[in-house]
Amino acid sequence: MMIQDRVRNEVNTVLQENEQKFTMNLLQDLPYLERCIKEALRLYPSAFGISRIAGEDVKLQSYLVPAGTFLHLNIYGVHRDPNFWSNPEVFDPDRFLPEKIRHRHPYSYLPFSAGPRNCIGQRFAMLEMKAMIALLVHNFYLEPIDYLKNFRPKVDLVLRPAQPHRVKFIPVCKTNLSL
Ligand code: HEM
Repeated sequence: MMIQDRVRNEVNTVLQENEQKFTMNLLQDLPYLERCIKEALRLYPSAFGISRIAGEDVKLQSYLVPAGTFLHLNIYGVHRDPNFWSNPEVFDPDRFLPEKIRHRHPYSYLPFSAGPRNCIGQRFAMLEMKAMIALLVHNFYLEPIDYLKNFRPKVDLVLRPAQPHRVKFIPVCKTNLSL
């Protein structure tokens, strides 16, 4: 089954079982959609890099990073590093199955950064993305107009498409089977 159909099935099942309405709890419980969003944030992390200044001397393997050094952390690069991700260019939501993430390096996936200054909005952001995508996928079939092979990311304050990336929204015809 196509990834999009699987998301739609998951969303439709939850809606059917809950009088066609989402609540915060129900949105939190959409595991396949969640894996898709996580995989999208792996390949296209909006915060593609972060910066720090070393507060003290740090030894990194054979390197000494002196206090005061500006450090730019390439999150985009880490998310596509074949040392951490097999076939890194392939979109595979099942990389985020619990049994797959168990043995992963804790800092190999950093869409919301890590440590004491990580994103305080990450749970809210996940909820917002789920709320929007769940209802879009419930009501529309999404078809590409522009294809991913031609997609070029642009480095701005956040990662953006260099050109508009167009998608066709085809309304889902809903037949009311109880009629
Ligand atoms: C997909 C959406 C989002 C992504 C990818 C994202 C990513 C990040 C990242 C990577 C950082 C760390 C920056 C750094 O270490 O230099 C950060 C920090 C932060 N984010 Fe988000 N964020 C998102 C949504 C949100 C939302 C919705 C809010 C607020 C409701 C938010 C509030 C913050 C705040 C306040 C910080 C600074 C935390 C600190 O410095 O202690 N973010 N975010």
